[in-house]
Amino acid sequence: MATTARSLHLPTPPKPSNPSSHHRLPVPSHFRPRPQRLVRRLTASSSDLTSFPDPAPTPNGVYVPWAAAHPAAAAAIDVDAATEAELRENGFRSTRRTKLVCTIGPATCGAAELEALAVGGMNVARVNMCHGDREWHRGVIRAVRRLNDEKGFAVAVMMDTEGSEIHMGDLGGAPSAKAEDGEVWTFSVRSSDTSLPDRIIHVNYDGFAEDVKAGDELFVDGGMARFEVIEKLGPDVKCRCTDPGLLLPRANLTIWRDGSVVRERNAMLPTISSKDWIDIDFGIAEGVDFIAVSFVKSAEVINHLKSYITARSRGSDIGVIAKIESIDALKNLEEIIRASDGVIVARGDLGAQIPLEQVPSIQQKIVRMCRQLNKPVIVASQLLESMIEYPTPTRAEVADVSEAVRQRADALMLSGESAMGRYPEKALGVLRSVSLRIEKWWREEKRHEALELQDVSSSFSDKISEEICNSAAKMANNLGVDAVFVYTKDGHMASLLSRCRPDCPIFAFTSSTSVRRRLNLQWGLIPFWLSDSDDMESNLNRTFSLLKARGMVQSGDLVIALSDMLQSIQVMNVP
Ligand SMILES: Nc1ncnc2c1ncn2[C@@H]1O[C@H](COP(=O)(O)OP(=O)(O)O)[C@@H](O)[C@H]1O
Ligand SMILES: C=C(OP(=O)(O)O)C(=O)O
Ligand SMILES: [K+]
Ligand SMILES: [Mg+2]
Repeated sequence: MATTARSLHLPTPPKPSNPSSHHRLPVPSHFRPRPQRLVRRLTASSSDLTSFPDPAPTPNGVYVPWAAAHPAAAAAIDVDAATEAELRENGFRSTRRTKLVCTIGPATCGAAELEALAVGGMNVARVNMCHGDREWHRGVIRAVRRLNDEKGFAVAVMMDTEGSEIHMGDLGGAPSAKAEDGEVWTFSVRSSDTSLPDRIIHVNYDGFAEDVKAGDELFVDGGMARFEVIEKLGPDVKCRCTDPGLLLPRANLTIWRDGSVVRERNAMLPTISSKDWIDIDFGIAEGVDFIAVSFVKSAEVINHLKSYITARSRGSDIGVIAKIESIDALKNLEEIIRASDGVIVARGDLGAQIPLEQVPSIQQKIVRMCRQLNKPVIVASQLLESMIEYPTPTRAEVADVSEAVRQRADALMLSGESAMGRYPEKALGVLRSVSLRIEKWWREEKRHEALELQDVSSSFSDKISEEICNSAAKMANNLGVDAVFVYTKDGHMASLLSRCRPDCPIFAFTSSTSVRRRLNLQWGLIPFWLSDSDDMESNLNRTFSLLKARGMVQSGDLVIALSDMLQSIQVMNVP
């Protein structure tokens, strides 16, 4: 999305950033090497844990991830290094429940910048196939994978398709172009040469010149700049600028006539273009965790893509996320959400198709419907738009982020703020601290929302899991337990628990690394990888020992434990 110039704000001079300072976790204030504790010898795999005391800070004061210091014990259980630091520092109650998605772009594609985002709490890295070439995307995806493997993170990767939207060309390489009031610009469907003369913009959609009429309005980026169509000359459409603004490369275009969007022909374009299919093949080959489909219009395309992935990816599971960003998607909202594995409220393009004042209520409706249907939901676009240029957010942006957290969306997303802004880490820091504060406020006020959860399961066995999760979440709140532990093969029971939005964090244990990464998108879940075992008793004993050894739980902590193998609920104190 384009960035607006802010005239009110006096920019604070940016502090010189010290790139080496944010690659390391700060040493928690209470961090002391603890005396070795005796761990009950419960199972063979936990028997050596007493020999793994907490690591001491190194002489230069940096925190060494536990897993790096103790590779042998780390082989039995694994949790994201950033979450582990948070748990050790603040305890269960104050872990962040709202997940954070960062769009990666030129400002954040380097290994050091990616690591700084992971340390700062990025749960999902998004690459937008509208921008950058395949080599660039491959480099980012592999860098995230390397970060996970080498530094103990579990950042999931989301690939976002370009979709068949109408957009401008890339301005012949210029970073932006300024359109002034009254200027005449030409929007042309002639095949673009790399360097176009001034005030000529290439349009990617061949039907464009046919579709527009003199008198139509042309919105760039949902109205960041506006033009009126004055004349058509074959492939060229002459337009006068009526609202000046900054044009960014590949900015989205919408045609308006008599107060509404002209979309009849655009609506005929396939949701997944041939370029998108090639990108999807690439995403499957690179093993991305999620594919987000732009400009979804119906459930059919989601179902089609899911069958395609199943046929192509041989077992590895990729979540299909529907982006709600058009009038057509709103018409078929429920069937789209039901078909998908998650949803993005893509307010950027949505706000270009419907009046802006309708976006907040639609956001709330989508967030609620996703919760009812047990699908993770991401609120996206312009959350901290001004931070593309400034190191602090506006009050209004903080209020917008707070509202999404208060609605209990699963995740918040940064776009330009992290892709090409000047302050990606600061923007992530704002999402993190606002989420924590609002979540705490919510719990203190004890505002257990009246939202009655409807039945979501189709089979009787699923129904049992659902009832168990609903009861466990209620018990967790009433008993004030420290955490719910859920042992889950496919993640389903963990997501049913997340749907209840309990007061305490949910520790989700799975032996699948891909399930673990996907659970990273869901509210309140702390996904752990735990080596496979079907025996609940041994799972519990192993987990307690391993987590105690890492200082993540303590004797006496009250825990509710669930398992999707046994469909059981147990309440217990950590021994
Ligand atoms: N891979 C990339 N390469 C270059 N620029 C990018 C990339 N990804 C994102 N950006 C920049 O960040 C901005 C915001 O990203 P995003 O919201 O994902 O895209 P868009 O603005 O096209 O909807 C883009 O307009 C673009 O300027
Ligand atoms: C998230 C969105 O999609 P994109 O950034 O790909 O346009 C949006 O339109 O809000
Ligand atoms: K996109
Ligand atoms: Mg969009």
